[in-house]
Amino acid sequence: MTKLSVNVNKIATLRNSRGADFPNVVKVSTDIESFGAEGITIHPRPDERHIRYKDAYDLKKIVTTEFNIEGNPIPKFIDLVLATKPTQVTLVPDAVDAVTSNAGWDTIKNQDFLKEVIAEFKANGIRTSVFIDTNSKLIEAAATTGADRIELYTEDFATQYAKGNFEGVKPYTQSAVLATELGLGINAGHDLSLDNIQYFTENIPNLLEVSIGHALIAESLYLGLENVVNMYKHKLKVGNSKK
Ligand SMILES: CC(=O)[C@@H](O)[C@H](O)COP(=O)(O)O
Ligand SMILES: NCC(=O)COP(=O)(O)O
Repeated sequence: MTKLSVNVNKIATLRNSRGADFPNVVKVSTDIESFGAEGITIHPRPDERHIRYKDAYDLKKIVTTEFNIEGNPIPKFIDLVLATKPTQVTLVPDAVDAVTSNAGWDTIKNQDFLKEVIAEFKANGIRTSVFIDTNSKLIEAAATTGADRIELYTEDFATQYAKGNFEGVKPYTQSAVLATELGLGINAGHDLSLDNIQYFTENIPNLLEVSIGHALIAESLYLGLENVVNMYKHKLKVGNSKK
């Protein structure tokens, strides 16, 4: 069964927008786990614009499911991961100024570097995953880095699916078949949503985990809005009736 790991970056974005501690990332993560999620994902970025490095330490203390930290393995990220020892580290080659992750690794060019950092994480008992595009040569090279898993970068699938091009899943199916042959576990993420997740899952063999943040939080707002607007209306009515 594919595990759902909820990315809580957007909870931190909302928190940071007011400078206080609401919503509280730890409390929300605990609740997300109690609602049934099988993992919590964070992607601290060097400018700490959403998740702060301190959040990683706070979450490590309370996450009881799988804790997945994603990011570019620059020295301070490596130190953070080694200090917090999450269940899994997902290596993502994102530029410091990237708005969001926008490419997978060139596992051929970065083979030696990846081998080195992956060996260090594995020696510390941390499962490793490499964020990657659907390119067979790059997936073959991911296998020789020593990584336990790959995370398929699903933005292109999501874009094609939204346009009604359901064939867009094919390279992902082929990549999953190849990764399985190579002994790699398969994760996936980026722009997965309530619209596309079922179709993606149906078409990807051996899909171990999806990490979902942006759409899941946006969908939660939409699906909760009616309820919350009515709760405010009710409070206003009761407050006025007590004057
Ligand atoms: C690795 C990946 O796919 C990203 O989606 C990411 O983890 C989300 O990062 P942001 O929340 O900073 O866009
Ligand atoms: N690894 C992908 C992730 O954690 C969340 O990506 P998104 O759902 O915010 O696009």
